Amino acid sequence: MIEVSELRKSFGKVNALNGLSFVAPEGQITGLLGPNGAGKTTCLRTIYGLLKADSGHALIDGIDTSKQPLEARRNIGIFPDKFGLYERLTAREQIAYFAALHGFSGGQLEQATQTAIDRLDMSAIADRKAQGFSQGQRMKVALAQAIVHQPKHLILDEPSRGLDVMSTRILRDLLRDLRAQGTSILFSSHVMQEVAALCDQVVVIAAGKVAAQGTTEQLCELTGETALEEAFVKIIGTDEGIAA
Ligand SMILES: Nc1ncnc2c1ncn2[C@@H]1O[C@H](COP(=O)(O)OP(=O)(O)OP(=O)(O)O)[C@@H](O)[C@H]1O
Repeated sequence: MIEVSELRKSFGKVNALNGLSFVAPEGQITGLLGPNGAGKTTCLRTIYGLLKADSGHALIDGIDTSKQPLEARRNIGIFPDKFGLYERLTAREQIAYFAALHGFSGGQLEQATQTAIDRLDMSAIADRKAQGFSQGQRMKVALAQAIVHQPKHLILDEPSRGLDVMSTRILRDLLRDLRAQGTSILFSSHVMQEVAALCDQVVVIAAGKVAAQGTTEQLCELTGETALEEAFVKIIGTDEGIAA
């Protein structure tokens, strides 16, 4: 379970997180939906320990990510908003490198790397160097790095950016499979369709705090609307920064 409680974080005069609290349970896909600048990336970065909150807690299975970052990170896979690839390494080598960082070696490392390559249908590019990779191919390498150690929790910041239709389907199937295995998945998005198609629970955030929370149906019911997009607009009071 991923839990954030009363998180606050300011950058100078900007209050990016304003007492944010929610839970992403096991075996569920939780979508963080919010307009540009709502605090989604700041929240995810705080959970995976890249940022320190001014106050409040981010817990992974009860472990405080600011107090025990290594223990907390052991069980999470991270697909960050910005990632870099080593241009001279092949996709396979980059994925294997992450497996090694998680303690894999020898045949186990090779097997884990191959499994991630197969799951993301990337055998055609697995042994090519990253130099010249398209945005979508880069995304797949980063996704494979996030899942290579088969984490119990997966945190993804806008995972479908730059992916074509087929790759988006592969991503969705992967997330559904992981959910079925009991993984807690938390991802941020401002793409309505993606959130509506995938999420068991939607946490709408605006100005660094939860504006509403529930299933797509519950949010529609709450606002008297029939589509998530309309419900969202009603909840946050504007359609700025949202993609249908
Ligand atoms: N390192 C930083 N320095 C200064 N301000 C920051 C920093 N990181 C985030 N902010 C500010 O905090 C607020 C929340 O930003 P954040 O990136 O978390 O939003 P977001 O919901 O992920 O937005 P987007 O959908 O545009 O990616 C914004 O006003 C942003 O400008």
